[in-house]
Amino acid sequence: MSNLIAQFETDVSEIKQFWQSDRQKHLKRPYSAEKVAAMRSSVHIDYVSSVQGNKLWQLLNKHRKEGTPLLTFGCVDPATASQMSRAGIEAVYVSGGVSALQVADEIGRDHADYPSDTVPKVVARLFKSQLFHDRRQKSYYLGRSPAEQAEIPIYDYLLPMVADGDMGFGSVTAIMKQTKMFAEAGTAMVHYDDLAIGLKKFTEKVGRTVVPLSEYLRRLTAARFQLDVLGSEMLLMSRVDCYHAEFITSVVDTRDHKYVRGATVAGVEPFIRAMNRALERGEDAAEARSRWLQQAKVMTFPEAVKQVATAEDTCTKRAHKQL
Ligand SMILES: C[C@](O)(C(=O)O)[C@H](CC(=O)O)C(=O)O
Ligand SMILES: [Mg+2]
Repeated sequence: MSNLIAQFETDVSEIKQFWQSDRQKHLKRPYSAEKVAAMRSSVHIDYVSSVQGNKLWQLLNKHRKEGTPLLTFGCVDPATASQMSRAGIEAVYVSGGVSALQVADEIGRDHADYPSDTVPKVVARLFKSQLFHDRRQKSYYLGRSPAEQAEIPIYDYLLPMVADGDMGFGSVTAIMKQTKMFAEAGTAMVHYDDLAIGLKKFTEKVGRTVVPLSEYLRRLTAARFQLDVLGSEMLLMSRVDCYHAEFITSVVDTRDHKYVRGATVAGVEPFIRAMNRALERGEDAAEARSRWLQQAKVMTFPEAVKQVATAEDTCTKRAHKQL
């Protein structure tokens, strides 16, 4: 048996064992351990994101048991990160929105239009600074007398970082690359959302546009597959933005249908035409859109059926179901 096959078999059994662990066993993966093992590199690499991921996992579980939230805020610079440790904050959030405003080469609002390695690079820099403060604290402490040591407060400078992966900046391969960058950088958890690429808006803005569920699941699966290939225990958060979303790029996935609203007034002017006409006339877009929403009486398909179905229709439907 060649070395490659022996290594492949060891990897497969290690992956299967890992998938049985408490943290993993509830996850349903649409790929096999063999597929993952075949993609693993021949040298074993320990990613520090596993240490940080496990630390955050313990922390989140402690909060879950105690019924408390883990509160933090966005930070993109080393000085703030070290002060957060000293202030007793337990984790750091590395925001895409703040990275866009503070560290991207072309400064802008939260449109997720900066290069995909922007946030991973911020995390990598913060992690190096965390390590620096950690080493510095230790050497300072060890160089003091026992009496002095008793007076020195000890901080946890290695706070786990939760990073913003936005929508993954592309399709499957782009997400795999970004996930790898995050894992290498020392990220504890990354979140990917279901927003359409190029249509990210800052939360307060209208017009939030999401992708079909199947596309979102492909994003998450790509990220999970990469973590499995790397053997990294970085956490993956599904942060959906469908709450208050107004548009979806396609209704190809039937699982989305019950949430999709459409015009129910026959002959109403199509939305896009009404908006274009309003913009040509120089009208306020927000007003035009709410006027159209009122005229079109938008509702989901089940809501529309409920409005017109009689008791008899419902009985007939039930009777059909029973046949
Ligand atoms: C939290 C967030 O991911 C961020 O980048 O800070 C943003 C914030 C915002 O747009 O208000 C987001 O929610 O996408
Ligand atoms: Mg963001």
